[in-house]
Amino acid sequence: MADVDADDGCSLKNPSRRRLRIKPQHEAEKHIRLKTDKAGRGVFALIPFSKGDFVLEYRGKLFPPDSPPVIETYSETEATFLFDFQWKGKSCLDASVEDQSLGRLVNDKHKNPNCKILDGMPHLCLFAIRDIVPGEEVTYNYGDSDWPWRKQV
Ligand SMILES: C[S@@+](CC[C@H](N)C(=O)[O-])C[C@H]1O[C@@H](n2cnc3c(N)ncnc32)[C@H](O)[C@@H]1O
Repeated sequence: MADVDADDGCSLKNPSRRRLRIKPQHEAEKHIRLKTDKAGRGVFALIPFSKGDFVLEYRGKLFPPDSPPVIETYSETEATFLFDFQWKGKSCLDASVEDQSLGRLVNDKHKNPNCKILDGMPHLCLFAIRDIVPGEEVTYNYGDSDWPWRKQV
């Protein structure tokens, strides 16, 4: 159940820190207006990782350059799981199927992510680019596209 503030959206819980809480209804209206989703699920470290460690594989169905996926057959949400990368030219990995793997659930962090995806082979693997402590969200930079959530203040 959502936590609803009775005031105008600002709650002063601690005199030294003012936390702005957006009312759930206002937040819903914002996502409707911007046609965006909340981050949804994410992946959080249970164990520490050191810089350079292998963290996860972004698993899915491989589409080599000569047989790319037909983008029109994907919903908008499914299409966000298509990952173009370099292997024998421009290949694509389709992770749109819910298969219980974690790599497909890692969220984008444009600035200061803690992982990087290395390509150049028919598998996409996330490696830590700095130390990661337990409880920290695992993230990588999705690339330079104009992702809608990056526009949000
Ligand atoms: C590959 S999925 C990542 C897993 C996704 N969070 C989920 O629950 O299925 C990509 C989608 O996650 C969401 N997402 C990823 N990074 C985000 C971020 N930094 N802020 C908000 N949404 C994000 C967007 O909806 C995006 O289309």
